[in-house]
Amino acid sequence: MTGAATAQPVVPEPILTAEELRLSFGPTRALDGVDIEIGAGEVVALLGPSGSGKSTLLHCLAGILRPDSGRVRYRGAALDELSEEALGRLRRAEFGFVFQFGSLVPELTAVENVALPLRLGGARRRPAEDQARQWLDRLGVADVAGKHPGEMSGGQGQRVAVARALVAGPRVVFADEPTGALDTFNGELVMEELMGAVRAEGTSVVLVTHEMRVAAYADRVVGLCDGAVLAPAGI
Ligand SMILES: Nc1ncnc2c1ncn2[C@@H]1O[C@H](COP(=O)(O)OP(=O)(O)OP(=O)(O)O)[C@@H](O)[C@H]1O
Repeated sequence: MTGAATAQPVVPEPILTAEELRLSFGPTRALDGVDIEIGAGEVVALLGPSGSGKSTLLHCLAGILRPDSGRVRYRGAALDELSEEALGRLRRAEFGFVFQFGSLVPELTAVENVALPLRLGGARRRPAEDQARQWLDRLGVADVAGKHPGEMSGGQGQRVAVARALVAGPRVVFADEPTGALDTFNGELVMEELMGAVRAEGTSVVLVTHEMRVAAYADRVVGLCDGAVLAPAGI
């Protein structure tokens, strides 16, 4: 024992790691040997031009796409060793998703949409909807609880989608161009609400964007080009 103070680790413990990911669609090499680590509670932006492989990488990290080679590990478990059923369970219980166009179910009201992940996890309707209302309130869209997606603005719909992504307490949120369909004002509102909620919950985020001002919300920006990670820019 030296009694010396131990330095705090700068990089949070990884929750999600990918090694040497490769994936082609026919002749198109979408991922060309990607290594990446996402820390627990860390917000990482994948930034790059159209076609650079951002969405493909997000889908591989979330276990939606299987890479041709390489491996994704979530809390140490290799996703390629899980059955489709186990992977589906993991996605429902541990991951949340926000996509560019909200992907809310048009036939359901906002509160029913937000309650859906809890209902799929086996929760009863009343407590699930009570919890959903709390999240709608937190995201500043309690007033649209009884409305269907077609009756909401784009910004309201995205905030409902953020509430749905967070309601079941995921450890990782995957957000693919979450503000891509919004104007600057509404885009910033959605990002502020998303970041406020994930910071409070200690949730990790993988955020796909091609906009610098959206990437600026992240703790770390990973640049992608032609399916490969760019070396970090110097100071
Ligand atoms: N399902 C698919 N079938 C065929 N090619 C695909 C498919 N998905 C992606 N690609 C191709 O793989 C490459 C990477 O696509 P990806 O969508 O990951 O890029 P991206 O950086 O997310 O682009 P964008 O910002 O336009 O969404 C592109 O050349 C794209 O055309």
